[in-house]
This record gives sequence, C-alpha cells and structure tokens, in this order.
Amino acid sequence: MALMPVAEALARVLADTAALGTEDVPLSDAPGRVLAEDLTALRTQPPANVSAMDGYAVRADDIANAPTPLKVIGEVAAGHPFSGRIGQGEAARIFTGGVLPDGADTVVIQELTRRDGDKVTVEKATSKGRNVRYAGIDFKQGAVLLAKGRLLTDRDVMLAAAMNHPRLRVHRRPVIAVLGTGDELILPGGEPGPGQIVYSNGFALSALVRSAGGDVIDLGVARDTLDDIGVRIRRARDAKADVLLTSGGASVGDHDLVQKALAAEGLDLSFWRVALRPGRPMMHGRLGPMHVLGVPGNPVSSYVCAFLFLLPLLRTLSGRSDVVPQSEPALLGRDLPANDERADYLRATLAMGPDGLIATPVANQDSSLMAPLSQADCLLIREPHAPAAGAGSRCRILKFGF
Ligand SMILES: Nc1nc2c(c(=O)[nH]1)N[C@H]1C(S)=C(S)[C@@H](COP(=O)(O)OP(=O)(O)OC[C@H]3O[C@@H](n4cnc5c(N)ncnc54)[C@H](O)[C@@H]3O)O[C@H]1N2
Ligand code: MOO
Repeated sequence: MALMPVAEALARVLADTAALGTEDVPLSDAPGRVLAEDLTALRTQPPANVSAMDGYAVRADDIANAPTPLKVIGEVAAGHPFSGRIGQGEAARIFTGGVLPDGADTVVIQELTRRDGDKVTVEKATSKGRNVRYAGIDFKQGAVLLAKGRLLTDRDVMLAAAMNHPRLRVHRRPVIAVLGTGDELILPGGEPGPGQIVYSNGFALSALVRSAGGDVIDLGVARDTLDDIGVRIRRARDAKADVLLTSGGASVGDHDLVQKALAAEGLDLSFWRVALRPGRPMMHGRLGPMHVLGVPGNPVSSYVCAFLFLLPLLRTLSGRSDVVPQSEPALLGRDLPANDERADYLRATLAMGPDGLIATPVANQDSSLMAPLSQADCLLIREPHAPAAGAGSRCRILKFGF
C-alpha cells in the first residue's frame, strides 16, 4: 500500500466529524471551553457617560478663562448618580465611574482645583470632554463580541460577564481514551525486569489532550495479546469515548497486534501508513461512532502523530473554528540535506536572531529519543522531496505548546 500524504491523512481523520453537543456552564468554568454560539452584548458599556477621574463635573465653557470659582451643587459616586442639572457657574463633585450629570460636559481632576466649602476654584482650563468615558465606548447592546467556535480565555469571561451573561453555552469536552501497549512497559517508579523500559508515551499524550481541552480515560498498558488489547478497546467503547488513542503495536512485527485487535472489534479502517517521519505506521479508523487513532510506539513518533492528527481532531470535536495549528516562518539554523518522499517533522530548538527566529534541528532525529524532544521548542517542517537547504534559508515551524 502506498504511503498516504499527510494532508490527505488529516483530511480523512477530520472527514464527517462534527462538533460535539453543547452544555451550559457558569462563567467560572468557561475558560478553556469552546463557545457554541455567537455571544451578543445584553447591555451597553459603559451604560452612560461616566467620569474617568476623581474631580469635578463642569461645563467646559465656564472654565475657559480659569482660574474660575464654581458652586458645588451635588456629588456623584459610582453607582450613585446625581439627579440635578449643572447650570452655568456650577459643578458637581464626581468620583471615578460616576455618571456625568446633565449639563456637565467635562471633568476637571481634583489636583487642578481648590475647594472651599460649597465653592470650588478650577485653577486651570480643561478641554471640553476631557476625562469623560462616553456611553458605549467599550461595547454596545446587541453587538456580537465573542464568536462561536472561540476558545474562551480568562479575558473573554471578563467580557462575557460585563455583557451580563451568567452562563455560557459551550461544546462538550471530547473524551479521549489513551491506551499504551507492550510487554516491555512498566509504570514509572516500578522495577524494570530484563529488557523492560518505562511507559512514557501516555503521559505526554494525556497532557496534550488535556491542554487542548479534552478529558482523558486512562486505559493503562495492555500486554501484547489480542485478549488484553481487546478488553481495553471495549472499555473505551463502553465509556463512549469520542476517540481511542492507542500507542505502539502499529507496525509489522509479530507482536504488533493493535490493528488486528481493532479489526476483531469491527474497525472500519480509513488508512494505515503515512508519508511521514516520524510516524509512518500511523492508522486511523472508526469503531462505530468512536474515532481510533493508532500512533506508533516510538515516543517521538507517538507525540508528533498526536500533535499533527489528534489535536485537529480534538479541536474539531470541541467545535473550535481554528482546527489546524498554523505553521510560522523561521530561518534554518543549520544546513539540511534534500528530503525523501516522507514529510519530515524535525525536532528543533528556537532562538531569536537579528533577522528573526532561528530554528535549529537537534542533532539526532531518531524517533525513540525523548531527551531531545523535551529540549525542542518546535517541529521544523520538511515537505516531501524538499531540496537541500542552507543555514539561514527560510523554513516553516510548528511551535509546541506550554
Ligand atoms: N520491519 C519494519 N519495522 C519497523 C517499521 C517498518 O516499517 N518495518 N517501522 C518502524 C517505525 S518507522 C516505527 S515508528 C516503529 C513503530 O512501531 P510500533 O508502533 O509497532 O511500536 P512498538 O514496536 O510497539 O514500539 C516501538 C518502540 O517504542 C517503545 N514504546 C512503545 N510504546 C511505548 C510507550 N508507551 N512508552 C515508551 N516507549 C514505548 C517500544 O519499547 C519500542 O522500543 O516500528 C519500526 N519498525
Ligand atoms: O515512522 Mo517511525 O515513527 O520514523 O520511527
């Protein structure tokens, strides 16, 4: 079977995949969730012309030839408007956030005044409209300020609160069941037997899922038997996971049983093997409504595949409008040879140079190496058959999160 181009593989993963259903959550639970409907301001902010400073509300014409004595006829604090009207030669004491009284058009800061009983002397002219925040300068009732599909930030919930929404309609969080496979794997902290290593993939994959707004079902590590893998696949199904993410057992070895176990459960395979390095033996299919992404066991391959395919899938299920992480320009930190037929995602570090970001691929790109992966800041993209490229030439990178 020919290797599938990365773009086609991604298109297949995302094909016929709709955003999950919605739920209402209180504002405090909304950051990190994806907005499921356009959010309209229920009020205007500020709702009236208000003072930006502590001082005196005046008529600018009255103080054009300062120093000018004015009569103080009232007081305005935030939340306590003054019902009177400022006439010629009059002023009102006003505090930050107070509604500008009728008749006044300007606020003089108190540092430019001298108060004496019910008189205030404005010592310096202040231009008309100064220190006034006009009604609606932030937003107006009816305006759509947060669009459907937006990943809500802490600042967004501040805005939503100001718009007077106590709860927001968001998409359900995707549930991702994470399964490791391999007889050689023990859990961190255990005592490895001969030939054993420590299970590590799942920790990064679960963290990636959570950082992208998904919930994780940890299916642990299956032994290399059809039975054990099958039991855990059924557990993912019974739990109604949206995605089953397996790592390991994806290749052609005698102990690579994941696809066989999935087939026994009725897998509808959409592809296996991608023109990608690292990550060639990746597969995708469906078990009923559940997506299945089978990523290779080599730790770097598992992470790169999850980054390239699981993240967009998770974002699509989450209802995000920005589904595919966008690449950014950088300059190559060292010479690279011509590429073969597989797209290459090189682990690279980033540094700021005089002409922009410099991406330098780590020396050893073996897909089993976790130390350089942890040192890397990004993936440097090499398209299939890319010609040799010299240090300083342009390249594209995908930055890691965190
Ligand atoms: N004859 C061939 N051999 C291999 C091919 C091939 O095309 N023909 N492809 C190679 C490529 S490329 C990759 S990538 C690997 C992927 O193989 P598997 O998905 O079957 O991975 P495993 O054999 O299960 O494991 C590979 C490697 O990674 C370690 N591993 C596995 N799971 C974990 C985990 N959860 N945490 C940490 N480390 C893990 C495992 O011990 C192996 O060392 O196949 C090549 N072979
Ligand atoms: O495709 Mo594998 O992931 O290169 O080691």
